Amino acid sequence: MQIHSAQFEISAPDLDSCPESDLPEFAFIGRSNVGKSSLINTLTNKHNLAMVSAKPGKTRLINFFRINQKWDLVDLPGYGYAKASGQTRNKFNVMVSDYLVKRDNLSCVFVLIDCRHEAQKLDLEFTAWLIEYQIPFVLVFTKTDKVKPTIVQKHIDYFKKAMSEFCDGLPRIYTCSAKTGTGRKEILQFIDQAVVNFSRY
Ligand SMILES: Nc1nc2c(ncn2[C@@H]2O[C@H](COP(=O)(O)OP(=O)(O)OP(=O)(O)O)[C@@H](O)[C@H]2O)c(=O)[nH]1
Ligand SMILES: [Mg+2]
Repeated sequence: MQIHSAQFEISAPDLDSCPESDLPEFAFIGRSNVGKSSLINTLTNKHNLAMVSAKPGKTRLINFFRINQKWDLVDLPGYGYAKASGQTRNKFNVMVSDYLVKRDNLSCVFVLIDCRHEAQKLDLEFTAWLIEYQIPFVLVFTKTDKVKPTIVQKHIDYFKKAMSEFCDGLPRIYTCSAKTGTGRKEILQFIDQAVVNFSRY
């Protein structure tokens, strides 16, 4: 799929402030610093579209980006940001879970996982929560440029094994690197198909 246009639309502090829309939406979630904003920039080929930072906790709001005038990418704050106070963390959790559970035009959630680590409890718990709420999602293992392919595969296998204990069947799995562009084509292909399916209903 070609990206003809990608524009920042709006930042929302909660679900009620999200723009009304019946276009399909694709939201990016995962631990702080996993590379959500970077992946949005890679997919759109616009390197300053979403704000990226080496310090975790950069994205604080629900950020909407309109793509090709036809669908939206949504950049969410990360979970598991250790430095956030309990109150701030709770506010984020409510904001994000409200959005994920109640947003009618949410087509699919991309759950980003850092490929350098073995399956982590927080990521597994989050996927279990998505399954419980029947929210469609795929997994994306990020930062593949940082480790050898055999390590990436080992960590994907661990994650799949851990998920199979609470999940029948497994989600689609992608790998990506915002540095080399690996995975961009495959993820855009998936979105393209999801946009077609979305408009059929
Ligand atoms: N080498 C490498 N670095 C990456 C990749 N993706 C992201 N980074 C770096 O990781 C850091 C965090 O990236 P962000 O895209 O801001 O991460 P985020 O998940 O949006 O973080 P929060 O908004 O804080 O939750 C930045 O320093 C990026 O340059 C990747 O694929 N490869
Ligand atoms: Mg971010």
